[in-house]
Amino acid sequence: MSSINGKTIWVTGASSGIGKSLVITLSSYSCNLIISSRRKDELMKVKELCESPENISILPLDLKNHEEMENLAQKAISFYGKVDILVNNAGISQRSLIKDTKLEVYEQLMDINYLGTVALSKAILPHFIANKYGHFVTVTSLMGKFGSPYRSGYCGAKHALHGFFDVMRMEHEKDGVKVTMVCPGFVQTNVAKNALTADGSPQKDDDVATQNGITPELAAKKMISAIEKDKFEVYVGGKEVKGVYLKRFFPKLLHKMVLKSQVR
Ligand SMILES: NC(=O)c1ccc[n+]([C@@H]2O[C@H](COP(=O)([O-])OP(=O)(O)OC[C@H]3O[C@@H](n4cnc5c(N)ncnc54)[C@H](O)[C@@H]3O)[C@@H](O)[C@H]2O)c1
Repeated sequence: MSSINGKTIWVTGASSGIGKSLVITLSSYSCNLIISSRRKDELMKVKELCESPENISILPLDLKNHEEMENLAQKAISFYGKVDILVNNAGISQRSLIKDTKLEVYEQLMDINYLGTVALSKAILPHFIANKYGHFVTVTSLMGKFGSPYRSGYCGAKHALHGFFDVMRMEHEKDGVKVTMVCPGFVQTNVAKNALTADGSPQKDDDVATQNGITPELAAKKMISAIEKDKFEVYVGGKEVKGVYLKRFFPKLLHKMVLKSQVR
């Protein structure tokens, strides 16, 4: 029997891509789901696609609004009396060179990807501690493990999440709190289209590498398997995941390979 059964799982970024596939896949388990992102109408469409819509509650949130996270956490708990797993999946990417990128774009990437995730996680933490159980599942990226041009602010924010959640795991393991970091490579979603460019406007076009990535359905399955196994960290993608090991053992080789690959 899966450890997912009986759990209440709160998924952010549930309106599209990886989050949407995760919610649809999880809805075939015997669990309650709370689904969040900015647009309620998009979340309602996702709910309609799910196997057990009666077990799904919608809770719109914008990760930019850090001060709202405590109220939102209380609302999330009120739906089913508890939250067992928070999947911090919502995020936004970047496609612009450092020399061209406005500081405001870095602020936005940190506000959403890092501080928004930290604010939401801190808001649910007292509940996890009180319940002596809670699982943070945070979606970063392979860009949280090594860098690639055009993604300086995104890499910074995703690397920062690894630092924060390493400490979360150490400080709260004694309280029954678990942490799983999910690092996708290329997954076929709108992430490149939504990525911020030098002036903060979305790129709108897709990247070839993203188009050729794994499906969000496969990414969702691998995430669920990692959650069930209480993994500390999982790499989800194609051959690009080898970059993590190259970074550790042959950093100069990885540097040359990333530059040669000219991935945008
Ligand atoms: N697709 C990839 O190739 C890839 C690779 C590495 C990491 N990731 C990560 O996976 C996660 C999901 O991205 P995706 O690929 O499904 O892209 P996506 O653009 O399809 O989905 C992103 C989700 O985050 C939500 N979101 C964005 N800004 C938000 C905000 N301010 N407040 C609340 N929600 C917000 C969006 O509404 C959407 O639901 C992100 O954290 C992303 O960085 C994706």
